[in-house]
Amino acid sequence: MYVKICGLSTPEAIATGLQCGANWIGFVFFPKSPRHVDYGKAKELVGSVRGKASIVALTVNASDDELEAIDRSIDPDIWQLHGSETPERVLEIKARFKRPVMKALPIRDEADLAPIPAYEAVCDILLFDAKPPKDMKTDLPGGNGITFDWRLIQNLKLKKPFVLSGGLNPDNVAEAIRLTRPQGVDVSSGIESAPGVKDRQKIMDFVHAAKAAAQEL
Ligand SMILES: O=C(O)c1ccccc1N[C@@H]1O[C@H](COP(=O)(O)O)[C@@H](O)[C@H]1O
Repeated sequence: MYVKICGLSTPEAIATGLQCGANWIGFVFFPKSPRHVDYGKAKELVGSVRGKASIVALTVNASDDELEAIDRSIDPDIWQLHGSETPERVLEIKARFKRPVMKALPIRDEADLAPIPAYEAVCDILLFDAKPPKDMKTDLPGGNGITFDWRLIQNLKLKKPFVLSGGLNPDNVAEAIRLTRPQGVDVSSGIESAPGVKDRQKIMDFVHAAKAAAQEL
C-alpha cells in the first residue's frame, strides 16, 4: 500500500511523514491552494525526501513552462495532474518529461466513471478524488476534504493501479481501504489542524491506520 501525504510545506511535517513510513510526499504547485509552495521553497524542502520516499509534484492544468520550472527545481518522481488535463495532454507530458503520470479523476456519481478507459490507456496511475458538490464554493479541484461514495469504484476492473483520495482522514482510511482495495491512498486536508497546517499526530495516525488496514486485506 502506497501512502501519499500531500501539501507539505515544512521540514517538520516532511520529517514526520518519512519517520512513520509515508511512501510518497506531495508538493502542491497551485497558487490558489493554502498548500502551494513556490519553486524555491520546494527546492529547499525536497532534499530531505529524495531517496527516502517518492517525490510527487501536484499541478493543475499547468503549462509546459510551469512544468519545466517544477522539473528543474525538484526533479519529481511522479506528476500528479489534478486539473482537467485531457488524455492527449497526459501523453504530451509523459513524452516530454519521461516520468510517470498519476491523473486525478473527479468522482461524484456513476457518470463520472465514463472517462476512466481513456485515461487508463495513457496514464500510469489513476487517482480517484471526490468531485465537489454543485453548491460548494471552492477554488480548488482537490484538497477539499470531501468524500465520494466509495461503492462507485468497488467493482471496477482496472488495468492500471489506482489511488483513492478525497476526504480521507485517520478515522475513515481503514474503512475506505477495506471497501475499495486501492493500491494507494492520498490525503491532504485530513491531516491538518487548519488549512495548509499539517498536524504531526494526524500524519502519524493516518499513515499507521492505512498501513495496518492494508495488512488486513
Ligand atoms: O491539497 C490541495 O490543496 C490540492 C489543491 C489542488 C488540487 C488538489 C489538491 N490536493 C489533492 O486533492 C485530493 C484530496 O484532498 P483531501 O484529502 O480531500 O484534502 C488529494 O489527492 C490531494 O493530493
